[in-house]
Amino acid sequence: MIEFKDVSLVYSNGTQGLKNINIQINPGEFVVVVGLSGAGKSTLIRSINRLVKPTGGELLIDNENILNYGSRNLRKLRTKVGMIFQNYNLVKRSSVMKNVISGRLGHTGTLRSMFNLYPKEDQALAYRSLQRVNIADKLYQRSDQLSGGQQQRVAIARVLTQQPNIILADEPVASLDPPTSHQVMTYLKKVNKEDNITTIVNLHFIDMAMEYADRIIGMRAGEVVYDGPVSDVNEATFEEIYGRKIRDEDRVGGSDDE
Ligand SMILES: Nc1ncnc2c1ncn2[C@@H]1O[C@H](COP(=O)(O)OP(=O)(O)OP(=O)(O)O)[C@@H](O)[C@H]1O
Repeated sequence: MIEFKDVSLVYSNGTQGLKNINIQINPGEFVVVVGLSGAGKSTLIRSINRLVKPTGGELLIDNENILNYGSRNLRKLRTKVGMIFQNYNLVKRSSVMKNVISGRLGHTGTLRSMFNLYPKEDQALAYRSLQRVNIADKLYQRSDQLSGGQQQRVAIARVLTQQPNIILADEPVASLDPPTSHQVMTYLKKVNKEDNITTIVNLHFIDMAMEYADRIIGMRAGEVVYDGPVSDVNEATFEEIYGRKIRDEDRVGGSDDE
């Protein structure tokens, strides 16, 4: 379980990224965080793996306050929390397999991984992860030779290989076209349900949020201004969260056939 207890974050330039956040995220939930640019979505999810450090309150993961963590505990935390980024964050010149097996880095240690001395079972796990996102045929390809959607699937496979309890996805489809966006979200949802991995995704498209979330958290100016099951959410909810009328650009568009 993830618990934010009165969490605030003030950046060094004085910007308040988070203001008195009080939320609880249960194991296995698929939460979508929505809000306009600058609302604090990235800051919220990056707190959970301490890519940014809140300046007030307590952030508990499985009853431990991660704000007290030193470097050894942080390393352990980051093996449990996988991250997906908008720009995929793959090592471009490396093969798909090398990228995916690097998900074991936190478990294997840097020295062994430098010499590609991953145990056989890690290699098998990496291959299975690629199969799960339907891209095992690209195993030996250089990752920068893949399309954006394929690269994001490789990033999902890398996270799966890490065997995390939590996946954080920071605008995972912001660089993708509508059909590919739906495909990537479908894989994220699938692994969330199959492996019961708590998944927290930042999105700014309202149709995607409605289609894939179990629960929606709305943010504005560093505060949580909405929190509820997706079944309670409609366009008016988003207008409340955004503080303005919904526009065409707030939607990614329908899931076309591929
Ligand atoms: N490193 C930083 N230093 C100072 N201010 C920051 C930093 N990172 C973010 N901010 C500010 O904190 C606020 C929240 O930013 P954040 O990136 O969390 O929002 P967001 O909702 O994820 O927006 P976007 O969708 O544009 O990424 C914004 O006002 C932003 O300018």
